[in-house]
Order: sequence, then C-alpha cells, then structure tokens
Amino acid sequence: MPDPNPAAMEFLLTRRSRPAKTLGLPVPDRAELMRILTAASRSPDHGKLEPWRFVVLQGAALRRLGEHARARATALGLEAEQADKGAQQFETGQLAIAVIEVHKASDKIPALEQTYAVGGVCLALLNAALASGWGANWLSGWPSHDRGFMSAALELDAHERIAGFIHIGTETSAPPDRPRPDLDRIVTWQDS
Ligand SMILES: Cc1cc2nc3c(=O)[nH]c(=O)nc-3n(C[C@H](O)[C@H](O)[C@H](O)COP(=O)(O)O)c2cc1C
Repeated sequence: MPDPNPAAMEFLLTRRSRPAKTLGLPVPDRAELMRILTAASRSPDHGKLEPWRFVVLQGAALRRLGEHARARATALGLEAEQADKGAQQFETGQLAIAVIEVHKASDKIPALEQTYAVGGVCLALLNAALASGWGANWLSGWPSHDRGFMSAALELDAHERIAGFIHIGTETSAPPDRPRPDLDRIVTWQDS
C-alpha cells in the first residue's frame, strides 16, 4: 500500500519560483543554507559520481561577478541592453548559489546523464529553499554560458560549467502564477 505524504505532495502541486529581482533581505544564514544544500545534494546520481559543487555568493562576491559580467560584455562587444541583462542579477542580488556541473570521467555514465543529475540538483535546491519558506529563482543568462566569465569570475576548470544561479531571499511581492503545462497534451498512456 502507498504511504502518502500529503504535505509534501501539496507543496509539489503548488510550488513556484519568485522572480530574483523581487527577493530581498533577510537571506538564510550559513546553518540554514547547509541544511538546504544537504537536501539539494540528496538527488539521483547515476554511478554516485557527484558531478556538482556549490559556490555560495553574497555581498561583495556577487558585486564582483557583476563587474566580471560587465567586463565580458565589453570584450564581447555586446549591446548595453544585453550587458545589463547579464550583469543585473549579480548587481542587485542578495544571495545566489552557483551550481557548478563538474564532469567526471566515466566509462559507464554518459556526460548527458551527469548533466541531467545536476539539473535535478538545481531543482532540488530551488525546492528546498521554497519549502524552507524563502523565495527562490533559478537563473542562467549569457554569462553562465560564457567560458571567459566562468574562468575569470569563478575560476572554473575546463571540465566544469555553470548549471545555474539559484537566488534565494525574502519575497517582497507575490506575482501571479504562470500558466502550467496542459497534461492532456503531454501525457500518453500505453497499457497494451
Ligand atoms: C536552466 C534554466 C535557466 C533559467 N534561466 C532564466 C533566466 O536567466 N532568466 C529568467 O527570467 N528565467 C530563467 N529561468 C526560468 C525561471 O527559473 C522561472 O522563474 C521558472 O521557469 C518558473 O518556474 P517555477 O515557478 O515552476 O519554479 C530558467 C529556468 C531554467 C530551468
């Protein structure tokens, strides 16, 4: 017989992100973040390769990433609007966790499965923050795909890349929910 957890199911059925730009102070302290990161790391991981790590970014560290994003935008010749889009999450954010995909050499586990696992960690991190009562938002943006930014701002090695920045903070406004997928369009049933 199933052993339901109605509170967990209700959370999953109603969970939603809060836009990063609406997140304010306070933010979780180190002890609470360790609990949230522990929950995030309790994620499916084929072959137990642990192909991820976290960089917790706050205050001056976030502003420094903003400066790196501006410098890369200039080096890449991006328009001002693009530069702003890339830099603003670091210039205005209070707390963000960079989830780093750390590719592990393996004869058995394809790289794509490691990428899927890290995506799962990002969602688990988002959900752990939301379940703890914080607002949270998973952002990427062009800097997260720019090798120059990855090297200069976070000193990532060639086998590492940014899976996402999970912003966490206090919700200051409650935007309406976004439309959700129509299950009738995406579910097929096969039983014969
Ligand atoms: C890999 C990934 C990257 C994303 N990057 C951005 C981003 O850079 N900017 C943005 O506005 N939304 C981005 N989003 C979408 C936000 O996380 C958005 O708030 C989310 O889709 C809302 O979903 P939820 O309410 O179900 O949590 C990204 C989502 C994913 C999965």
